[in-house]
Amino acid sequence: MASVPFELKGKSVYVAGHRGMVGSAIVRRLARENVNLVTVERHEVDLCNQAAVFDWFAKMRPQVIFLAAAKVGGIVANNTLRAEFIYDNIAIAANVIHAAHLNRAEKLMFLGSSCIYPKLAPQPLREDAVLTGPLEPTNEPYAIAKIAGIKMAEAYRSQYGSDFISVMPTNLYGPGDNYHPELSHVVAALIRRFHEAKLSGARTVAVWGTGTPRREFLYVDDMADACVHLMKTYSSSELINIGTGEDIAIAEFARVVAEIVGYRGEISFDPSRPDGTPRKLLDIGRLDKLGWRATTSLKDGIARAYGAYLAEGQANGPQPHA
Ligand SMILES: NC(=O)C1=CN([C@@H]2O[C@H](COP(=O)(O)OP(=O)(O)OC[C@H]3O[C@@H](n4cnc5c(N)ncnc54)[C@H](OP(=O)(O)O)[C@@H]3O)[C@@H](O)[C@H]2O)C=CC1
Ligand SMILES: C[C@H]1O[C@H](OP(=O)(O)OP(=O)(O)OC[C@H]2O[C@@H](n3cnc4c(=O)[nH]c(N)nc43)[C@H](O)[C@@H]2O)[C@@H](O)[C@@H](O)C1=O
Repeated sequence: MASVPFELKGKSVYVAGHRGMVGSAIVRRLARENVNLVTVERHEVDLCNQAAVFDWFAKMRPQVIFLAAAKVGGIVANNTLRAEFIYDNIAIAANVIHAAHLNRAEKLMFLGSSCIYPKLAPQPLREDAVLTGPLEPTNEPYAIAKIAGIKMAEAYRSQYGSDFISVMPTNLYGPGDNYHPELSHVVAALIRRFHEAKLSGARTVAVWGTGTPRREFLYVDDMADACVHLMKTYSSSELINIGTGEDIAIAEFARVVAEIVGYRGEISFDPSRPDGTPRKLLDIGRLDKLGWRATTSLKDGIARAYGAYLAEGQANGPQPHA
């Protein structure tokens, strides 16, 4: 049954997706919590494979689960790999949530996304806006899979009393991001494009879309800190948004990235590329009341992300998520 505050210390804690950007940040953050960390590589347990997931859970019986594994990508990945985004994300959510139930896990956190809210929902996006209108078409399959995960967590809580919670992160960035030129999210894409333009001396860099959409960006180590905070303090069927409470137009954001990377050329816009949803700003009132706030400013976060991009060798080597 649900209990708050929830003790993490001494528990076996499974981070699903521990090699990903968010999962690896949660692992870094958990180093301060005295937990018995449990992870498994994807080549050993494919989370889309129900039998493999059920066998592994029966053997390991983790007490606490951060479900940060998913098929993830930016606007073009979501819009083109539509079948993979719906199939993988429904399968991962269904297999892990049900296995957690079968093995009587004490607590599970499901990571959704701000994409679950209707395209034209009032801003800032409140948690109760879910399922009140049509979704943004470019990421509808991903959003539907995430809504399925949310509804599973809710259903297991109401039928079995499982302490399963769902958090809705805004757009995230930081170390471990995917820098694929087509499939990544905007932060990683622009860090890479401006860096390459700086090196090649290119005079113009094209930013996708019109530059008018607005997005809210959260540094991934802040995200991991919020996840651990909520795991310890939150227990409810209600969703909870994780963001900064501030957004920025893509055109202005591009100028911030260019300045930090040191690119001095022109910035143009390519309206043949999709804009996606016009605005995504989360209402963080609930999170605020629970005593958590982001601490990394956008400029500091981008500077750290750029440092990580250089340190990870992303600027020279093969792309891990390509
Ligand atoms: N990035 C963002 O801006 C946002 C992310 N989120 C959510 O946060 C969570 C983490 O995202 P993020 O860290 O950015 O994504 P990443 O792509 O960086 O990481 C995803 C992780 O999931 C693992 N994974 C994917 N499919 C499988 C599978 N079939 N079996 C086993 N493992 C699998 C990957 O394993 P491997 O490394 O082996 O490939 C990887 O470790 C996701 O739920 C995502 O939806 C929500 C909002 C915004
Ligand atoms: C986190 C969230 O991320 C996805 O949604 P999104 O917010 O649209 O994410 P994005 O980062 O890809 O784009 C943000 C904005 O930025 C613009 N933009 C400019 N130039 C580039 C560019 O070069 N690459 C990308 N990707 N976008 C660019 C782009 O046109 C758009 O207006 C979901 O599919 C889903 O995955 C999800 O959960």
